Amino acid sequence: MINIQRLSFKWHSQQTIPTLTIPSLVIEHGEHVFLHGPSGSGKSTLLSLLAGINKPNSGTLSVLDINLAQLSHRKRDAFRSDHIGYIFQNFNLLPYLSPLENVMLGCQFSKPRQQNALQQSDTLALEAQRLLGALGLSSEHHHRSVADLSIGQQQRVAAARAFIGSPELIIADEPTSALDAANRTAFIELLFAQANLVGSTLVFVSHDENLQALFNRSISLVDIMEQVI
Ligand SMILES: Nc1ncnc2c1ncn2[C@@H]1O[C@H](COP(=O)(O)OP(=O)(O)OP(=O)(O)O)[C@@H](O)[C@H]1O
Repeated sequence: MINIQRLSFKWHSQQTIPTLTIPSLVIEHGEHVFLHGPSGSGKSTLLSLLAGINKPNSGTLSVLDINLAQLSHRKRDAFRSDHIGYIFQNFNLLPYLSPLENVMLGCQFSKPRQQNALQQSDTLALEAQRLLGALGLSSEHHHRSVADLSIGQQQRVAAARAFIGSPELIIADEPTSALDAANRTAFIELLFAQANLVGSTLVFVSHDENLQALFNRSISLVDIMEQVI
């Protein structure tokens, strides 16, 4: 699913030490990976490369056998829309849209994801409703303003938006940091159930090492990085 070889990334060309230097990292289809590391170690930077938002300066970074390092900006955007669901730390929901409309946005720019969604339900709205229900947001909240939802409820909307149209890779950047321990575990179990239903690979970043026992693989960013002196 993900294959990184000899990757190096700098935010600025003047940087002497790259932010990321990863000799090798392979993640298989369907794995649930817990990615951890100290603040500032580069976790969000790595996610931005996996999602094709940024591009490595050297090395290869393949997702689904496509080397994102060789694609143009526009092709990386299209690749992300078709194959990747991203749950942001602050959720990035559009406050003037309802939860249902926010979820449908997840497949608005991707024909393949719309087609996948329409294989599950008769319309995109019904599929958005189904996912919100599966992720624990009851129907009385589906048409309210997103701004009136609790953090935990917004998180469920963000997750449903990532899952609509069954993307092969789900990336989650600290999506549980605002929740208490019991709600964190319950939410992660819902994520796993949804990912398993369609065989999505899950890469989940968190500071909270108590969560790592829930995952089938744990990766320490510090351990996989090459030390550059
Ligand atoms: N947009 C950016 N422009 C320039 N430098 C950046 C940018 N984003 C991150 N960095 C730098 O890259 C390094 C890694 O940051 P990153 O946010 O990836 O770490 P992190 O492990 O996700 O941290 P945290 O756990 O605190 O979120 C930091 O030194 C940071 O200052």
